Amino acid sequence: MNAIEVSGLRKTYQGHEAVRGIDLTVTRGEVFALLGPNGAGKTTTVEILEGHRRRSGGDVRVLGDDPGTAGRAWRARIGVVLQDADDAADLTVAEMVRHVGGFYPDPRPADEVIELVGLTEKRGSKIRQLSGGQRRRVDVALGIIGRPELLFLDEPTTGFDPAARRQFWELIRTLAAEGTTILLTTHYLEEAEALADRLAVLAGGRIVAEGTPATLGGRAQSDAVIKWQEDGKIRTKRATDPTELIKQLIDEKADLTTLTITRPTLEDVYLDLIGAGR
Ligand SMILES: Nc1ncnc2c1ncn2[C@@H]1O[C@H](COP(=O)(O)OP(=O)(O)OP(=O)(O)O)[C@@H](O)[C@H]1O
Repeated sequence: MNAIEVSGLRKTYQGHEAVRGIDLTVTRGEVFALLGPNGAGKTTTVEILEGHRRRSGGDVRVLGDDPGTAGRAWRARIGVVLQDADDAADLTVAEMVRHVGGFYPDPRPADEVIELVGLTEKRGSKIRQLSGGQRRRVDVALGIIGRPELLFLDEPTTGFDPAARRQFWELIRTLAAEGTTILLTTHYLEEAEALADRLAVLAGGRIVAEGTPATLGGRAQSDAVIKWQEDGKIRTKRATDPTELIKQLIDEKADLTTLTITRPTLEDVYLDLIGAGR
């Protein structure tokens, strides 16, 4: 069974069509990233899948149920990290994590979750005294405490420093290895590339491309740029398959110590797809 099945999803806000007929399938165990510019409809889509927002049309199945009508037992099987979670509570990190764990039938131990999100040193601190990035880690802790089968992460690493982001990526890989299905939205292309098995780009309420990080938007077929040095000068050539050129360079005994072969980054492909390309 698929974790998420969406067909013809629509959402209209007071006459404004924010989501215009989305079809989407996320298989169990997959890490799926939803990309797109501000206002593309990502949060709207995710909130409908979480059962936090009503849809205007289309069919949605999440873990086999319709999130618009699913009950508490279904809710206990999903984990949610909202974009604008307000957890400026007067509780400490440990109190908050334990408190929320109490809502689930089989929560992870609070200390284990606090360790997983890297907040052990702050476990006794009041949440409202934490930095923005540390609060975001509390949000992630609350999203995973119930051992969700499916985890929704809406821009989870906004405000994280680079080390915290890498640590978060490791956590996502650990959860994925345990079999958790993950749907994440992000504006960080390198995050999508590092984590996602598949991704979709949303623009103006429609999916404009879908694929793996390596193949999205024809990325794998695009020309490679080959650079090397010859007589102290940098030479540049383009080729779909660089094999022949490299063979030739080896035959010519060219100096290949500075050789690089690059293809467009995911960000290049993404910017082209949303019409903001170079
Ligand atoms: N509660 C609301 N009422 C009216 N319009 C809304 C509401 N929520 C979102 N919208 C509109 O719907 C569109 C999609 O918004 P959404 O938040 O889903 O985009 P997003 O892709 O998540 O953007 P971001 O990257 O900025 O988070 C936007 O034009 C937004 O103004």
